[in-house]
Amino acid sequence: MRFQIKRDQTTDSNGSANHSLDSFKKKNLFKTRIGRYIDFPAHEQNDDVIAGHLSFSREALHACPPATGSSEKKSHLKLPNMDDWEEDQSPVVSCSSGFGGAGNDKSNSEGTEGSSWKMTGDSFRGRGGRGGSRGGRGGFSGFKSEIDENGSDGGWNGGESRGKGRGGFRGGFRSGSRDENDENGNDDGWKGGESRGRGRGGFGGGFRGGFRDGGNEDTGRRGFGRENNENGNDEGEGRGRGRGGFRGGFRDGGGDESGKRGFGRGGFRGRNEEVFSKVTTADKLDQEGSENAGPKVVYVPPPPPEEESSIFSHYATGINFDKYDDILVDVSGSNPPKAIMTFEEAGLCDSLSKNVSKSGYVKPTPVQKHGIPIISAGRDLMACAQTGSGKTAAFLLPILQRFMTDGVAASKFSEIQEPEAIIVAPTRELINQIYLEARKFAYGTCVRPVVVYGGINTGYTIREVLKGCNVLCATPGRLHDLIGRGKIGLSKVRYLVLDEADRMLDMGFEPEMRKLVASPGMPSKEERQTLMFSATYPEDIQRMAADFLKVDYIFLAVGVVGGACSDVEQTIVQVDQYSKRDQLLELLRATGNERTMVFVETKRSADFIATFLCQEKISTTSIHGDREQREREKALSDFRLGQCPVLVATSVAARGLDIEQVQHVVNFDMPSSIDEYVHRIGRTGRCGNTGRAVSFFNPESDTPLARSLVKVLSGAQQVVPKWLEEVAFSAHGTTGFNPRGKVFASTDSRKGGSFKSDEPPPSQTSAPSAAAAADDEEWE
Ligand SMILES: Nc1ncnc2c1ncn2[C@@H]1O[C@H](COP(=O)(O)OP(=O)(O)OP(=O)(O)O)[C@@H](O)[C@H]1O
Repeated sequence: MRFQIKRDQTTDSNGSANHSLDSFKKKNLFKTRIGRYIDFPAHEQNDDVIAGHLSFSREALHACPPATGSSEKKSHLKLPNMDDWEEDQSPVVSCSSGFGGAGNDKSNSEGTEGSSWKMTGDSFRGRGGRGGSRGGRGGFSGFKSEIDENGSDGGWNGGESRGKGRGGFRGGFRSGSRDENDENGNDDGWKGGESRGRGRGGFGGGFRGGFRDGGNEDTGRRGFGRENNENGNDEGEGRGRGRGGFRGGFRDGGGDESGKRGFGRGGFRGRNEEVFSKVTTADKLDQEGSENAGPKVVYVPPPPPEEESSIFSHYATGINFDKYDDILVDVSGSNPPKAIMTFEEAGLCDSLSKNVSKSGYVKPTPVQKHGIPIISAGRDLMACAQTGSGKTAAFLLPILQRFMTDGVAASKFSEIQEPEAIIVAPTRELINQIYLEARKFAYGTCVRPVVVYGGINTGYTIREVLKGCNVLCATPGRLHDLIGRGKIGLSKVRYLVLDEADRMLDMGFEPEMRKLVASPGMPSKEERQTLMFSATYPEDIQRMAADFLKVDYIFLAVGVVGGACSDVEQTIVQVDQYSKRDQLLELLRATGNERTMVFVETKRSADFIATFLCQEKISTTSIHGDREQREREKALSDFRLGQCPVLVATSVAARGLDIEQVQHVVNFDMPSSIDEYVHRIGRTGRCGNTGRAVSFFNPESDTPLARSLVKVLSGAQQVVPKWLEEVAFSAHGTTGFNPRGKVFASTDSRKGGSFKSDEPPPSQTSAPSAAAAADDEEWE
């Protein structure tokens, strides 16, 4: 089965989705990698949305290799109303709309009957070139595929093109792959080719890549390895000569049962997406950091708001805000400073006080009451407080106050910036949110916060940093990149903040955090203040966190560490895998226009569910790691503004995001860890407001979570269904339950921890973890 794209028509006259076979050819229909057709409602018909739903980039939408038969066979997800349709066997796919440029395609596209796809569009216009695109020669070359459906020895030999000229996508694409071991054991694939291009502006150079898929359906073993890359991106000024371009390689044949895989950026990912690779640190840096790591990232985010009303816009605290005062607080560590009861006691300067009240803050939350004086006293802090209870202000306000008291260098241009505070968080959207909070509280002061994260244009990012930077909000990959480029110096760092600290110190990010504190110039832990915040803290992570903190750090726990927010009404529904979609539909129909986040475990599921809901006329958008940053931000903004009241998300949106009026969270798939569950449902019921969370529990796959779930439910005074107790009870001793498994403490781990979670250790939850790993590359 080949991947096929049909998009030679725009919307039909009434603009509505029409599922009849007759209209088939008149519609924008897209065949997914699992071989089903998806159509999109009129309002969804644009490249960004469609590409996002289909799990690959806009570029990939137009330049996508064939789908493998294997993934088609594996799929159990079926799109609605599609089964009646004939599979379209038409071999040639055309794209009459091209891809933005005005040049002529003079490439030597070739189509082989029965097995090829070709693009007859105009040339690909690169962005950033001076004077725009001028009909360059070359354009996007076609492909010739020799793959056949029986998986016999073949290959995919791309056409070759060379181009000269200005702007546009020059050079060519010649590609092929080698699939060493397909489902049938045949050897076929597509092999890398080469391209050459020259030109100024735009995307100069070409792509040289190879794809190697040696996966094995049964074991799920595979891997992607970046083979190489060469210079060629003219990032930054949007002008330059590209030679060579991108040379990458995909290797899907990792043969590592433990799930270790690498991932090369761009292109087609191969099959078995659910058990997709975990990104290595080096790969992540390559992806995020290197200018040479693939097609240039041109996205520049919209500027942050300038009007006061937007900067300080906020939502009201809820009816349960005052109940925060009843939550038990545990402060441990020597000589903890006394808590404050009001913001006045925080001793904030005029500007900060004004900004606090313009933000609608009347009285501090418990984590602020305790956290602010601890930080102001110069102590290191590990703080744990429930989701949505104001942890961000708890660290921002005392840091900014210290800067106002002691003075910081006013922002001025310099080729190297030396921030006094560095805040790191695991996702791009979260770090951006923290930056906006910092900017809000620093409003009218000389303190300049800056944000840096992956997925946006590096040249733009660097220019923003060089204008001046006192507080640097960063995701780890981009932070290391800027340090490596010599744009960020660490010697003046006084504060290092890890938000979502348990996530920043778990396997995925720990090496990056260790590298950061060991970076040249970074003050030792004795010389800086290190602050950690989260709603969850597994005890092993707490112990490791101590490496980053002074010996006498203070541990602050508001409520039960790892406990769910009690303002969220939690319902667990027993389901089987195949009834989930109907149940979701029923639920969303009942909730009307309530803003709802639907969490799924894989990016592919996110695409499917979002598409499914769109087809059911529920205005839905999605966010996950395969969407381009521009698309991710657009999705979030559409959701925030209520234009799309339903957001389907992977774990990328589970932590930290503070979105007004999210009344409802649905766990369409249960997460693989209880901490993840706590963060997900914490997207609702924030700041004293109430919310609801409905979770679909499939005993076949979710049993390992049952005991922890029971504990979290009862800890938050929720009804525990009888059947769940039974599942949890029977899980004991039968599913490899291990009482010495992963632990979370109700208190400071230095006291030895006081209650243990019954969540099995990671090795025993390997099945769901594999799926979770599929989304790992979307962190940062
Ligand atoms: N003292 C306060 N008074 C009123 N609103 C507040 C106060 N403190 C924080 N808020 C608001 O509460 C909301 C949640 O705060 P924040 O995002 O800092 O929570 P959090 O504890 O970091 O949550 P998460 O664990 O999900 O990251 C934000 O909209 C914030 O502006």
